[in-house]
Amino acid sequence: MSEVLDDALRTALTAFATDDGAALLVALDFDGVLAPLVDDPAASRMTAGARAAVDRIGALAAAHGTNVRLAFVSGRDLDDLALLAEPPAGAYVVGSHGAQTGRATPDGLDSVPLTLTDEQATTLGELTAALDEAVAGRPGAWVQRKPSAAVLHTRQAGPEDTAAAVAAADAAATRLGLEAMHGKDVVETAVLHTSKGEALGRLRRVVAEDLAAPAVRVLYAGDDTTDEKAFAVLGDGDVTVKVGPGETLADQRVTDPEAVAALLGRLADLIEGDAGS
Ligand SMILES: O=P(O)(O)OC[C@H]1O[C@H](O[C@H]2O[C@H](CO)[C@@H](O)[C@H](O)[C@H]2O)[C@H](O)[C@@H](O)[C@@H]1O
Repeated sequence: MSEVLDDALRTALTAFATDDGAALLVALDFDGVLAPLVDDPAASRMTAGARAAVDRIGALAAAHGTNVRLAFVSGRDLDDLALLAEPPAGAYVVGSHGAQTGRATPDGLDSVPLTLTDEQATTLGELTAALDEAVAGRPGAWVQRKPSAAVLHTRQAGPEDTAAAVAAADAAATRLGLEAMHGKDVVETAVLHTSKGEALGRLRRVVAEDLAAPAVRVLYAGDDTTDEKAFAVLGDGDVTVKVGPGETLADQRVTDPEAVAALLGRLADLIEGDAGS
């Protein structure tokens, strides 16, 4: 499978895996990266290749004395993400673009409760009502409810209904003083300020403390516009991977979840000391 990785990416992975005392944080988006995009978010599943590769990195992270950590960083609700991603014990799990955090244990997810202020809860109610109104009578458009956000989905809607619903979602966000994030056939608006970039910054600090490491290098793979905020905070020594087409701040690119699986497999080989191609 290694031919799906270009020379620049293979070189970047070799440098990333260099055993120099730094900790390695492998942080992965879910939808479009480990799991192909599908019409029904509840039906989303990792590819078999991605599952095997994630479990391999998870096993490396769980091994005694390892300097590796695994994280899932997604826009999904935390419980939804944990249900679908089935994170190996020890993996960090970040949902709602950073608003929700947890860590997988052998007994399930150990998570930090998310609470909204009364004002935020009221705003979320108004936002959700506006989106419900926006999709009424527009076949294929629907509203996903999350603990701190509401999401307009338009993957199955026609172009005119999509345009009208998106315009209404943008107008609602503006009226409520919120930021509408435009992703792949979604407009997501949260009542808490957060981003995957902030989440990765926090994770880097947590991993440094956890492993008492002098430095933490981060590999992050993402496919959507919200992942650009993660790419933006990464720098020297880190590896940024855009999955699929489109403009990006990432330094590397792969085509799809199968290529992500190949990437993770190659990384596991390098960490295990088997650098043969
Ligand atoms: O950060 P991610 O893990 O990429 O999550 C971003 C959004 O993912 C989900 O929507 C996307 O995947 C769906 C299932 O494949 C697809 O139907 C939708 O069009 C995609 O945008 C999820 O439903 C959203 O809540 C996440 O924010």
